[in-house]
Amino acid sequence: MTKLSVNVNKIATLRNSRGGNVPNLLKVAEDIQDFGGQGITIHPRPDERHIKYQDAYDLKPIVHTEYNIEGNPIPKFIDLVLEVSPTQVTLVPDKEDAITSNSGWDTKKHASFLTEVISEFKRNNIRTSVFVDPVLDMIEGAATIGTDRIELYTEEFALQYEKGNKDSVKPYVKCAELAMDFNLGVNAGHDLSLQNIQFFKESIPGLLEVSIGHALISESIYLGLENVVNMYLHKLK
Ligand SMILES: CC(=O)[C@@H](O)[C@H](O)COP(=O)(O)O
Ligand SMILES: NCC(=O)COP(=O)(O)O
Repeated sequence: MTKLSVNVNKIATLRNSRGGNVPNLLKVAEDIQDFGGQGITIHPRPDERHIKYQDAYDLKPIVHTEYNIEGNPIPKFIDLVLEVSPTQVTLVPDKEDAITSNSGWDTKKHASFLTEVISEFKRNNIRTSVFVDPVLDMIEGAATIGTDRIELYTEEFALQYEKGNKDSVKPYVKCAELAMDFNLGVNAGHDLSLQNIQFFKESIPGLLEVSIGHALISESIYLGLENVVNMYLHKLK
């Protein structure tokens, strides 16, 4: 079964735009889980442009499904994750000024750093995932650093799928197959949407989790959050 983890960054973006607490991030996270969402994902960035570090603490008692915290493992992020102790941490090599995540790890070049960070999270019983481009060499590298899972970075697939290029899923299929050969769990995320999710899910073997935020929250403006969550769940069946 592929779990739907809803990234609520953009709820925090809207909340922060007025400086108050509307929409209430905690209530939205509760409701998403009541609607059937199987996880909540946040990506606290160093500039706290949307998710604030305090949100990560506040969400902990609210998230009774799977709690996934994504980010670049700078010391402040590592300390936050160890204190909050989510279900899963997803390591993303984002630069501080990146407008959004735009690349996966070079798991070979950064193998010793990633191995050290991953072992600390695993010692604290936090499942680990590493954000990677759909490149076989990077899956091979991921197999050497002790991570539980990889997260396939799906922006290029989404871009090409929108242009009608369904063959763009092929590198992801090959990477998922290789990851499974290495006993790595397979997650995926970034720019997945109602338009592309069913084809992606049906193409990828062993897909354990998709984390979806920007499109899902945008689609909810027109279709309603409960309806959209259930549309994704239906497409992920
Ligand atoms: C790693 C990933 O793809 C998501 O966490 C994405 O980075 C969302 O971040 P923003 O909501 O800041 O675009
Ligand atoms: N890991 C991907 C994620 O959490 C959400 O990415 P997006 O759907 O906001 O592009």
